Amino acid sequence: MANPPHGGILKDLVARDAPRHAELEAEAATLPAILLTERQLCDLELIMNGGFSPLEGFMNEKDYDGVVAESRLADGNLFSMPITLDASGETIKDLGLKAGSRVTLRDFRDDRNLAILTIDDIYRPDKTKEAQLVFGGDEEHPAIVYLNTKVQEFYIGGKVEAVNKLAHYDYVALRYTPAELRTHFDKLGWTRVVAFQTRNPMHRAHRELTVRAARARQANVLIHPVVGLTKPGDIDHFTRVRVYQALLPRYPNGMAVLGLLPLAMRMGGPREAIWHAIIRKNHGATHFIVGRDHAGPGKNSKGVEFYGPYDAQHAVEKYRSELGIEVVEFQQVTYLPDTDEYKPVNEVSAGVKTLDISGTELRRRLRSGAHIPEWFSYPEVIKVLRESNPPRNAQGFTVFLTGYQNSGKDAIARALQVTLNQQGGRSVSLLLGETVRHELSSELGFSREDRDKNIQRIAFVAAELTKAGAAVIAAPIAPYESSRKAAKDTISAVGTFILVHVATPLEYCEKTDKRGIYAKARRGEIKGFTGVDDPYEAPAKADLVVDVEKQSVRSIVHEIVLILESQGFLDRS
Ligand SMILES: Nc1ncnc2c1ncn2[C@@H]1O[C@H](COP(=O)(O)OS(=O)(=O)O)[C@@H](OP(=O)(O)O)[C@H]1O
Repeated sequence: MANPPHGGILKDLVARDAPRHAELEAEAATLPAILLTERQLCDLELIMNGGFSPLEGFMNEKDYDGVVAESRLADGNLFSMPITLDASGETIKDLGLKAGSRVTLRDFRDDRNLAILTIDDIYRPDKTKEAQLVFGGDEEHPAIVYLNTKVQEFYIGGKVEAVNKLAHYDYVALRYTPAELRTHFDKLGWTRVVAFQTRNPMHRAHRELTVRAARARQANVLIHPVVGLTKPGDIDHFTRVRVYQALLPRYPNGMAVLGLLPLAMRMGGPREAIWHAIIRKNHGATHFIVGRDHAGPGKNSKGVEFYGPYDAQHAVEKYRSELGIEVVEFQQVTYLPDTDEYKPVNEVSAGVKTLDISGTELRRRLRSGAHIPEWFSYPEVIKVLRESNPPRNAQGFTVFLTGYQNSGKDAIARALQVTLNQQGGRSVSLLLGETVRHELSSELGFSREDRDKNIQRIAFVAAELTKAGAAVIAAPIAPYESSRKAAKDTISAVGTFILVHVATPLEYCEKTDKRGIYAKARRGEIKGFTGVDDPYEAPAKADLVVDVEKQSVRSIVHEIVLILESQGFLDRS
């Protein structure tokens, strides 16, 4: 028998009775609807399938107040994280929502009706109090940033009746509801299960830690990674799940099971650890591993840790007797090269040499293609990570040239294209101002707004190509600093952005203009022409500044190539 759920009853809110389901489906179509955000969707999924038992909906004010103040629901049950449905005053007014009314909760991704919520109450939360008591109050904490920037001013409390399950298209077979996992454990004959929470790839240290925990408690292992929302900047769950799948055969046969948890983490350290333990209890686990800095967001911009390294362990310790799942506390596990073994740091004798590779160092080695030793991770795990993090010479980049019309940027762009084609190894895409205007922006003019839109489109296309590993050369005039900055942000999110200011003086551009465009602009036949009667803001900070009056196109291209080379983009594999 798996562990009893929190509060005694595993909630399962999906209407299985066919006539009742049909009724709810029909009613959902007639009610006002709230489109759920990504986080609300994750929360709803775990409310509906019992992962958040004893919750049966989003918290009303009484439950919320108790949870914020002392991690307790109104009925006295321990619950450490507020699970709330936020909405703006405008939405509430437009939809006519009030206590007693029913509202449909809809999936924004496919417009499917997921549940009907009967409103208990609509209340205005004290966000400062929530930030302070639940997350510790540091304004840089990601959950507090979310609370202050994304969460609307009202919370809607009430129970839900589930109409449809959320549709998933990835790793469907590995997504177990609490009931499914319990059945699975029963089938395997597992009675003692130690769950391991993670939002990171797993390496040898994690395998050692989980096996040690299983050995100590005579239990089996549930690898239970979060695939909902984790900390911004984390490795995407697609890669991580492939890593877990690669790692699984490294466990003794039959010892471990992999199940994915669609949780939206808050990175709430101590509060989150208690919540995680409750969720795992609901999934049938009897034991739960809480390690160093469990679910902590690391450090703030001043280098101060949001939580102490063992705060989460102390928090779960405090509720040990009523949690109903045994928390297995672990110190960091480290490698001892002299004996080729892993041990928790508190068991390592003084003077014994230890080795570790930090997450930052691992990312650096993945980026540069540097060696990652087998004591740290298994070759099959590293292979998965390398596939998702190709070395520089297989990554895409964008060279963005900006300057006056006829500044030479087009000639440089074309010559760079030819040079990169000669080098080979990637497809090269050329986005000349003229081509883009013709192919993507033919309806746009040259107002500031239209120019911004044009650059935004270039940035979108360049980012998509860069992400796919191409070399992109864009060469619009791009006269405004703000739109170049926006382009940089869009592209840098997925790859490298190199800004080249082609700073050929306007007089030279005009003097050498064989097409007579400047002359036309001077005569007033073209209005709002950059450099004539429209401004060009020189970039405050370019990676390279060049001038075709003083330099040949060939030497400029060589300078760009040297930048690319210095960053490893042109290395031969
Ligand atoms: N008012 C005005 N201002 C600037 N440029 C003008 C204008 N009207 C037309 N053109 C011709 O449009 C081409 C430049 O477009 P861009 O897309 O590079 O400009 S922007 O970045 O959106 O500001 C560029 O064309 P090519 O010289 O063929 O590249 C300009 O000659």
